[in-house]
Amino acid sequence: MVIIFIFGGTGDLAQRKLLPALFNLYLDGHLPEQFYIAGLSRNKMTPAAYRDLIKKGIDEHARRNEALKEHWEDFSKHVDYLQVDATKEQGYKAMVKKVAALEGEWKAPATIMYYLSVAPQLAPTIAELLCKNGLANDAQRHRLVFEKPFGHDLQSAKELNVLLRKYFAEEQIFRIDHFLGKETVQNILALRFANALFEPIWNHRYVDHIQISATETVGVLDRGAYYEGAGALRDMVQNHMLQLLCMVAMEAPVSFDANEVRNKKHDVLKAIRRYRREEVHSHAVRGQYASGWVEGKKMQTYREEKSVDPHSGVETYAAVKLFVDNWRWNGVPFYIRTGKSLAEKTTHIAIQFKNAPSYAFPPEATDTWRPNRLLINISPQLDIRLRFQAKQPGPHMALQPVDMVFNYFNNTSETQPEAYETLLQDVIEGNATLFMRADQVEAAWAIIDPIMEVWGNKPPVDFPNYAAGSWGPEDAEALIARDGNHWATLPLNGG
Ligand SMILES: NC(=O)C1=CN([C@@H]2O[C@H](COP(=O)(O)OP(=O)(O)OC[C@H]3O[C@@H](n4cnc5c(N)ncnc54)[C@H](OP(=O)(O)O)[C@@H]3O)[C@@H](O)[C@H]2O)C=CC1
Ligand SMILES: O=C1O[C@H](COP(=O)(O)O)[C@@H](O)[C@H](O)[C@H]1O
Repeated sequence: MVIIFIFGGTGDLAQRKLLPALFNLYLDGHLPEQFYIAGLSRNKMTPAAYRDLIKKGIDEHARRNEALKEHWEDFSKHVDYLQVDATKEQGYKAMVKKVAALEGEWKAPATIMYYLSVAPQLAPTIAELLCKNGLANDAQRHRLVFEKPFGHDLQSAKELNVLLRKYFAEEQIFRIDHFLGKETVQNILALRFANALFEPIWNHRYVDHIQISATETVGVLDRGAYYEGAGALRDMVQNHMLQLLCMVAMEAPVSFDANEVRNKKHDVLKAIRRYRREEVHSHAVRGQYASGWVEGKKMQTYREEKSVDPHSGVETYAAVKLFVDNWRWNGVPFYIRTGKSLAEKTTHIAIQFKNAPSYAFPPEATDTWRPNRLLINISPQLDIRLRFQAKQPGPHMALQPVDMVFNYFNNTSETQPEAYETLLQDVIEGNATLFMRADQVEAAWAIIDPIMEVWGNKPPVDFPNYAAGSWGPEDAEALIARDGNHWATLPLNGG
């Protein structure tokens, strides 16, 4: 039995992601027989009007909306709307009544999820009012789901953690990082820890460097107001990209217990080198997009986007070179980059191995630069490619790089569950493995804070510094080229 209250149930996230994910969980039989979903917001609206609103979102965004006609009617009977101003006590009284009525009908206590799909400033008030109204006191059943951003720096994240923990125990708080719900991201654990093959070479002795890229073709779209207070470092690096780094760099957990996995990731975050102010410039690059062409479409400059300051100094691109100062990764650079309005949408991790030590082949046999690479494509491509040298067919000993490919789509006929499906199901089941613990969030901010501080103190003079449709600012190429490396820019073609 589960009750799901979505604060901000009429908002963008609820319509595009949460309700479509819940609908797909329902189609897959992953919701319990007795479930109740209520969208909450200040708007006056009938439950029927709310169902119409979310049906539109499901039609447009659900992974398998073709089943809609057949199943919508039953699913929608479980969906309700409550007019609740999250800052006023009155609405919480209505929630208490609703819970009592449902539990009376079901004749048992239910698991209750409070999904905070509202502006983060409302979170402390909601937590307090839930607690005050007896809606937060059962650590086994009452769960609070927190969306990003979790704070805007280390200090604010610490304060938020202290505040939330006045009302909810840590095991009741599920801090979402939607990247961790992606199938291809979870598969990193399977790849690394269910195979003996990679472990012996997964370290500084064999790995030359690691690249983690999350490049997007879209600009900030209509999220300019949010983005002006965030920028690429806060929006992507502090959370998603550092979490990807943890998945690649962590030691083997002894079990998949939530805290065991999170302890291992926390160890990685603690080992990442914190830069001194004077080191930031040589390890981090920022950029902001100018106008240009992306996929045949003219893009405007960031400063012309809706709700963006025409003189904005906010970065829409960030590249950072990090080191994990521990035994395994000693001296191995981790290059991270992310940006908007770039040439291609791709999220991938490239593990670049060192060259074979003695090269018996004549130099003319190959001109391939560092052939051994494991490319983990996270999205939109869902595959893993192991690149190695092979002999070109023919009379001479000439080499060519070839890829051995595992492709999710070739191996399953089913579409992959959306990240939010996995994560919502985990919250219902009380499994926090894929959620960020308080100490992880704080450790991640501690890495990012010095960079933000230096960037905040010295506004960029050269913005905008990359054209929409390019691969980002020239300095980002220089960052990696200084070490004799280059970004893996053509993952789709295996380049
Ligand atoms: N949209 C996205 O893709 C993503 C969003 N997020 C995070 O999710 C959260 C929600 O984002 P998003 O859906 O885009 O925001 P929207 O602005 O689209 O929606 C906000 C929702 O909150 C409701 N709301 C505002 N004030 C109150 C209040 N006092 N009481 C009750 N409800 C209220 C609004 O309804 P009303 O005004 O009628 O009350 C609306 O339903 C934010 O924290 C955002 O950072 C995170 C990742 C991605
Ligand atoms: O959290 C965010 O992620 C998206 C990118 O996510 P993806 O799953 O589409 O790769 C990004 O566009 C957005 O700015 C950021 O807030």
